[in-house]
Amino acid sequence: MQSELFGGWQTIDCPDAELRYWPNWLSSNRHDQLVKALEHLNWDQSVITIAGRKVLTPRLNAWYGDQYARYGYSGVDMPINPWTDELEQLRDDIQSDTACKFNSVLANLYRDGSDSVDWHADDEDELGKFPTIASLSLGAPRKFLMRHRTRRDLAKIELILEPGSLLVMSGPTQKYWLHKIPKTKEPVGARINLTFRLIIQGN
Ligand SMILES: O=C(O)CCC(=O)C(=O)O
Ligand SMILES: [Fe+2]
Repeated sequence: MQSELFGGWQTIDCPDAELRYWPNWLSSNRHDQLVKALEHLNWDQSVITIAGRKVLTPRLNAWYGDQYARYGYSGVDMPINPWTDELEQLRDDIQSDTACKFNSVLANLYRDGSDSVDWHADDEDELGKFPTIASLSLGAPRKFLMRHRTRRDLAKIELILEPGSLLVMSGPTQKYWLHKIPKTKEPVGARINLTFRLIIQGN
C-alpha cells in the first residue's frame, strides 16, 4: 500500500485523496526538545456549538500564525497567537520539505486516551478548495482514521501517527474524506499534533 516517493516520503494510495507520510521527519532529539517547548503554548479548551448545544472540545487547542490569518470552526473564532520561534522554524522546514506554503498552525493537545477529535474534514472556506494540511505528530502514537464521505465500497483507512511523523493531506482529500482521532481505553500518554494550514482570506 505504501511506496517510496523520494527522500523520506511514502505515498499512501487512496482514491479521491492525495496522502503522503514521512515517518521520522523529526530526529528524536528535536522531537524531545519540541515536546518540552510546546508545553508552554497558550493552550485553551474551546467551547463549540453542536446542534445548538455548547460543549467543551475533548482536547486543548492553540492557534498560531500570521496576524491576518483568521480561522473559525463550529462557531468558534479562535484568537491567533504570534509565531513562537519553534513553530516558525518548523513552518519553514515543513515548507521546504513539502514545497507548500503555510501561514498558520492549529495545535492540538490530547491529554490522554479520552481526548479525541470526531469525524470532520478541514474544509472551511478560508482554506480554499483544495487545501494542503501538513500534520506533525509528537508524543504518544494515536490511531488516525479516514472514511470516504459517499463510497461505502471503500474500507476505512487506519494509520498510526508515530511521534515525529509528518502526514500531508492535499488535493481532493478534504472534499471526499473525513478523518478522526478516536478515543482509546488503552493507557496512552499525551500527544501533540500540529496542523499547518494556509488561510487564504485575510478578512
Ligand atoms: O490530531 C490529529 O492528528 C488530527 C487533528 C485534526 O484533524 C485537526 O486539527 O483538524
Ligand atoms: Fe482535521
